[in-house]
Amino acid sequence: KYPSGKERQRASRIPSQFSQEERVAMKEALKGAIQIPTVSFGPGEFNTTALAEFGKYVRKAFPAVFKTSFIQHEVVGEYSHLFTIQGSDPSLQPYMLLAHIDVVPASDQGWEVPPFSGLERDGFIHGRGTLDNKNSVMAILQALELLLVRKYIPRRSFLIALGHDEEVSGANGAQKISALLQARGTQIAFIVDEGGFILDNFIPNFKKPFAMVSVSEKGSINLMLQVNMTPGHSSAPPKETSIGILAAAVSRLEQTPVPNTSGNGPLKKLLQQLANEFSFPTNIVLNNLWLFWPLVSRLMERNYIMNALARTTTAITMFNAGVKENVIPSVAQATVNFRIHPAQTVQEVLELVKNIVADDRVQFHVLSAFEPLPVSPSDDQAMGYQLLRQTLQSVFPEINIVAPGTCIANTDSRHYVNLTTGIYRFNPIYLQPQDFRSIHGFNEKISVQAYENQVKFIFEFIQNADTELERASHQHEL
Ligand SMILES: CC/C=C\C/C=C\C/C=C\C/C=C\C/C=C\C/C=C\CCC(=O)O
Ligand SMILES: N[C@@H](Cc1ccccc1)C(=O)O
Ligand SMILES: [Zn+2]
Ligand SMILES: [Zn+2]
Repeated sequence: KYPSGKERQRASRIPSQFSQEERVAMKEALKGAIQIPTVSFGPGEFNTTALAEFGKYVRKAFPAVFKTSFIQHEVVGEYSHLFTIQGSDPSLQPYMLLAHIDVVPASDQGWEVPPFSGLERDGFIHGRGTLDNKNSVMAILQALELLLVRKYIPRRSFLIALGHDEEVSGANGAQKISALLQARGTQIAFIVDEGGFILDNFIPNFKKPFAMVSVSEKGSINLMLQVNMTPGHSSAPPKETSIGILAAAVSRLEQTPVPNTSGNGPLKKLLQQLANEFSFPTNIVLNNLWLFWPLVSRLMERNYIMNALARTTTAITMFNAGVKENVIPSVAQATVNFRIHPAQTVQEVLELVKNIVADDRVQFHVLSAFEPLPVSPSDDQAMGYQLLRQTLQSVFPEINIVAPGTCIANTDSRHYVNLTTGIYRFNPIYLQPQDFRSIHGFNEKISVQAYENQVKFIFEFIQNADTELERASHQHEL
């Protein structure tokens, strides 16, 4: 008898077991990637030598990916990479995996090991990009390479898009790839990008790690504040100077946070989902947020990460004024970066900010802005979300909470909103608060085990995406 879809699938399933040589090769490949300093310094300022070298490096590290006939490789915007893996069943809508090649700068100062050394120490690979985001770049290609070596033929087509300028907005990488795909009329079932983790020890009194799949992402405003006054001799200063006025304005902004809007965002849902995991009395409190929300949100604000999830944040990031010790400067400028909570809009935040500053002498210039990203579905029918859940179950059986959340930073995925309604930001990596601080900070590192698990996760994920039909029809039978 001809095997049913399910039996056929089981027979062709490739176990995610890697040989000793493969395991060594995969960690060495990551180390080599870390050693290439693909730094984005500022808008339009990249280490192009390193980016070019990185392109050569992946060709060497993943030969099967580059020579397989059903994989098309394209370089976009000079240094970004788009792979199209043609599945055997063209009736299935493709999905897309994202990661970025570039990293933020790092100097040796403050690091235990040089940030571009890729040194392995005590079971950890150290360096800039080990969590953000060369781990994902390499793990995606590595998982695909290992599947190809095992003669795996995907059924569902998928794309891999690796941007080279995510850290400076993605205008040359992700944005161009997205434009290319839109011009081709490509429809994407869902996208998986960075921006969520298995969170471990982030919530006080909550020891159980849980997977936070970010279904939205905060918006952003870069606002330049400027004060112009008449310049003059410092020997006879006026009562107020451009610097003084501007300093007072940014100080008011810092002292007066934009109101907490978390009552209307995914955070409340997340806490409700976690409620029964807490012991008394927190469980009672979280099960009755209609009553306790004011208390809970006040408590959350004390923690700077929770605060970032709860509201639009205000960060003063640049302050420039003055040219000489004895000259009263005419111009003072400051830049403030707001990260907008999904329940607010750019316009609302700008109104609030003008009211907080409340000084007509301060001019506002919006340098750049975008709205918070739409919330992707996380219900039973949401294929991308359910595939992540399913894969988590098999690779991390100890994790029994998967919850939708918000990414407090921004990712390349926001350039693809026209291609799909399902954008999921999640990397299958345990993250503790100190690891979170290492992202863009000092001593970024990943354990060899965690990296292997990430490869394993993607290896399983690709196969799960191919058996999604069986899973879905099986569900309907129940
Ligand atoms: C009730 C909620 C409980 C806990 C949530 C706590 C903390 C969440 C913290 C961090 C996770 C959120 C977003 C990840 C942020 C940054 C890293 C990911 C992408 C960064 C993008 C980039 O800079 O390249
Ligand atoms: N991903 C980085 C850089 C970035 C900022 C703003 C928009 C796009 C990208 C961040 O969130 O800080
Ligand atoms: Zn990143
Ligand atoms: Zn980053």
